[in-house]
Amino acid sequence: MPSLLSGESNGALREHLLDVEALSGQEPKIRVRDLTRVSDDGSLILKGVSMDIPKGMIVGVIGPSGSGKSTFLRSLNRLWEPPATTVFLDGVDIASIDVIALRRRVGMLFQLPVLFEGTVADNVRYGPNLRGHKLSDKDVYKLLTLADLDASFAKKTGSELSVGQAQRVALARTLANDPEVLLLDEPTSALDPISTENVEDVIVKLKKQRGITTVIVSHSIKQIQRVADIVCLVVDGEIVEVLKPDELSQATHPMARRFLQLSS
Ligand SMILES: Nc1ncnc2c1ncn2[C@@H]1O[C@H](COP(=O)(O)OP(=O)(O)OP(=O)(O)O)[C@@H](O)[C@H]1O
Repeated sequence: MPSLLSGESNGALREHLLDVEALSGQEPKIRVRDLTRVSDDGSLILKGVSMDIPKGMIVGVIGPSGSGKSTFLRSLNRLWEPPATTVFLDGVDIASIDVIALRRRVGMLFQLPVLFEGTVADNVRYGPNLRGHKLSDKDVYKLLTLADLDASFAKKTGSELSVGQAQRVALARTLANDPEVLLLDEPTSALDPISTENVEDVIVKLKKQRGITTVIVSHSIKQIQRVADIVCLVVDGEIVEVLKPDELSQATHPMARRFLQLSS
């Protein structure tokens, strides 16, 4: 049976491996194999990362600054183009999937939401419009509700929103594409605690109600413990441990342990 984490460089960590089929009873939604990224100056940003992301689960990614978390995340929807045969969605090499279609299936949110001109409703309709599908007002309200915003937001413009509200509009806009996977790159780091809680609630609700597979990069260990089913610890371009959120104190990698101790 496949394990969540594999690769020669992680051989010593196999005792920590969780099992995808035991966790989800299914093949992984995303499979990453030996993913390496070399920067322009020749340094290694990702060092042969291998990871299985189980379907319908929330995978937290934490680790020191500059360890490669965002690069890993961006490789999953080709914002950074991974080499062929390193990232697979439902078993299909993402290099062979049309990039627009891929990003519809694998939606992404960033630290700071960027809304397009026009109203909130215009933003939510954006993706479907590109495909010639006009969302009804009711559809828009449903998506806003899913993102924990009420219908009164539909007519507002970006300048009338707080960052937290704008982030939830960005989420509704992403959800309008009916994604199978959500990639969240520090989605609440610019938000206050209440907005953060709202977004976390939505992330968990999306998993429960829609079975969306989610990968979330965060600097907050507490956040990862609140939302994630499994946690990847990234150190210096490698996934050095994969643990359950309540097992983080059992991390054995020295840098990972130090990071966790200093961060908690
Ligand atoms: N386009 C690029 N060209 C060159 N180096 C890059 C590029 N993107 C990222 N890097 C480098 O790769 C390393 C990993 O960056 P990345 O943003 O993936 O780390 P991170 O763990 O997400 O960091 P942080 O927590 O600070 O956001 C860093 O040393 C960064 O400077």
